[in-house]
Amino acid sequence: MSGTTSLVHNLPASGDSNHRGMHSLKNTRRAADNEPLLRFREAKKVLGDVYGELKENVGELEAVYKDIKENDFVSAEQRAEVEAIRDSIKTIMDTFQRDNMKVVFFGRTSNGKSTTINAMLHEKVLPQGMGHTTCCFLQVEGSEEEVGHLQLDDNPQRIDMQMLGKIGHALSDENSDLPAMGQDSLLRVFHPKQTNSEECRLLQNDVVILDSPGVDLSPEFDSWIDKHCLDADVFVLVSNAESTLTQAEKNFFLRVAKKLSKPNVFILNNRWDASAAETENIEEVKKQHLTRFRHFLVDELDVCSEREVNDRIFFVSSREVLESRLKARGLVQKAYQAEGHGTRALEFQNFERHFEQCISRSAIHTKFEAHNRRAHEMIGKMRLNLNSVLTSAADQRSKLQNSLNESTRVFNECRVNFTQFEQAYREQTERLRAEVHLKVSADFFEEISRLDAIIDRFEQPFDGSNVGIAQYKQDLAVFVDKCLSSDLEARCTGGLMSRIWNLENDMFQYVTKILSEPYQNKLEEVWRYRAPFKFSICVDVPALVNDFHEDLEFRFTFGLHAMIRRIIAYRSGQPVTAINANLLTPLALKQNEKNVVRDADATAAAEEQAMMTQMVLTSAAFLANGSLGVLVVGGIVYKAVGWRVIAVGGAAYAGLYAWERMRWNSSAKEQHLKEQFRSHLAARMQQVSTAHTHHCETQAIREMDQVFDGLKATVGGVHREMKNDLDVEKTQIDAVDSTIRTLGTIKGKAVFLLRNLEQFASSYLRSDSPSSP
Ligand SMILES: Nc1nc2c(ncn2[C@@H]2O[C@H](COP(=O)(O)OP(=O)(O)OP(=O)(O)O)[C@@H](O)[C@H]2O)c(=O)[nH]1
Repeated sequence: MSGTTSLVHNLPASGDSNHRGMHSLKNTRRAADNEPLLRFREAKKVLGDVYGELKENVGELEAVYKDIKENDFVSAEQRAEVEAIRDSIKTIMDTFQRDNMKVVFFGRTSNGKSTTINAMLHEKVLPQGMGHTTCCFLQVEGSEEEVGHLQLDDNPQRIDMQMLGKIGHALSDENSDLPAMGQDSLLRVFHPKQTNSEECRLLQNDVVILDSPGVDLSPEFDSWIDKHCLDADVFVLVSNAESTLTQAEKNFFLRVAKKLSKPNVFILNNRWDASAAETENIEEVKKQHLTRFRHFLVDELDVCSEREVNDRIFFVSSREVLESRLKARGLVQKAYQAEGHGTRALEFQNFERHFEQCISRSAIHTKFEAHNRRAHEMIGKMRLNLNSVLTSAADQRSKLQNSLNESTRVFNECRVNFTQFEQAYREQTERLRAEVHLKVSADFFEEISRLDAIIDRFEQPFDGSNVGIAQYKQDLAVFVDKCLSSDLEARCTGGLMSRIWNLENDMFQYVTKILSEPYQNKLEEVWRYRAPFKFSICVDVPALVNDFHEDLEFRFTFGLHAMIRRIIAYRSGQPVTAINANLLTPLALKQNEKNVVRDADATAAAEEQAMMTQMVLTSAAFLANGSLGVLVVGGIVYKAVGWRVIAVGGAAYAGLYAWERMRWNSSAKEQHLKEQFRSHLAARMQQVSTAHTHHCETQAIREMDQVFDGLKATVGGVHREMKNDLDVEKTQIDAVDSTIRTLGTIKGKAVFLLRNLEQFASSYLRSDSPSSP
């Protein structure tokens, strides 16, 4: 016995994990098999741990469901079901703590019920004595505290243990002033468990003992049974061996048997010490009792079989056992013992052994079978719930994955398409550049050829003075510049605008196509407010004619000066009007001081002109001064062509001179000026035509680049958005994956719990489990 207490204490705390509980319980299994009461605690602990794990598991599931967004793949019903399971577990765990083994003692008054209980507790806990002593139901249960106390059933107020004699004792003089208690009322006696004392093991192992008033006193069995007996595991009928079963006692058990199916009933033939005085017929008396009790248990109550009944009827003397146990503890000096007390003591111990086996097995079955079944049901529900959520989560995941795949495909396609578009764009712009080059240069040269007509349109009175000519030239330059610029703008823009617009439109259409539906609007916004392209052309005629020097003096076409000018113009690639009138003085330097850049060119040009002039004049002087040479040349020519040809040539030369000189008036000067101006400008324009064309190409390319950059920026923004969307989708998939993993873990735990429940059932609930007799 001494090992029992230590084993009870060695049981793991109820908060330990189930596996540890199982493990440690395996260690105590052998001891527990011999200690039926310990087995109840062990079963309670194991099942309690399973419930604890189940509670944790359901809590985890609830937390997972809470983290999942509303209306996602967990329905409101599924959430509500998990909450309901959680509440059920809490309720069961609360009742679980109160689960115990309950034995109810019945019998006529003074048969020794209280004495038997005290004997089993090894202590005089309940009042006992001659006559009617127990006036209400007294329930003895273990208390963790060192000092015991009393409590009325419906009142949590603690009452001093000393009052037990007054409240529970029917004969007490002092309970007349206490609140009137009906016979079916309950007084709970919380007796210290005395965990260091092995005698108190009934209370230490959650056995609750209920003492009742004598059945002969009250006919209100139904209310007794309803109030106090429905959760009883074992009934002990304490009978008086000196008499036989009364009808009242029988009636009570018949009612119990009606209300509870197959109650466990023990019959104690108490006061068997009286048989010590009866030496004769004692065996017959015993036989008679046995026959009647057997008949009552097997036939009338039908609560046990013929085989079992021998372990249900005992002939004992509770008084002897109590007193011997009190003496053993040193609480009394002398114990009452009649002859044959040893046999009765053994019989009492035999009763206790069978009682303990019976109450433990019965309590485990009645209390824990239902809990086990309920846990099974709840795990089943939870698994169904979880499986359906897992299926929905898997569907959701596959939807998200498909969507991600599609989005990734669209994204990659968009990127590839845009790269291709960029290449195509580069090719197109090169083509456009060539087209612009062709068109603009053609237009420019055409415009040069139309310079005549433009200049002819300039109708301003011509003033032949120096100031008048300067003003005339300036106005003419401004006029021509205006006409040229607007003509060229109109020609170039008109010819290329539709081409550029079509190209831009194609670009827009293409990019619109490579973007998916929701992003197309963004492009629309960029495109909508785009102004149409227009070439901005500035010929800047005033600058081109800056070095224009009109030559309005009469100059014979075949005169030496004119010839030199033409030669210089030809040699230097300058318009003849850019050659200074005074060939030996580089005036251009002085006239154009503002324009520093042009000064450098002008200096070089003027110096070259001066050098060329010097060279030609030197040659002419050499010819003129060298009379010998002239004579030689004249002689050769005279010899070769004759004097008539020389005379005709001289006459023609003089005629031409006279004709030109006659036509030299103001109108001729204006025409001459315009012609010189045109010729100068045409030459200059040809020089700048490449720069001009290049400028227009740059404009067109810049326009295209602007459109392209706008599209690129928009598509870049769209790509960023798409990438963000992909990231969001990936995060969602990760979240669903994590939820699926967690749900999988919870499901695994649930399966593990089911296995524990099966193990529990096979260990404790099956008829062939070790505790079963
Ligand atoms: N000789 C003898 N006397 C006993 C035995 N058991 C109990 N008594 C005595 O019987 C008297 C009544 O015992 P209780 O234990 O109070 O009887 P009870 O059935 O509890 O009576 P109520 O409380 O009135 O219902 C006491 O004086 C006991 O000492 C026994 O086995 N032998």
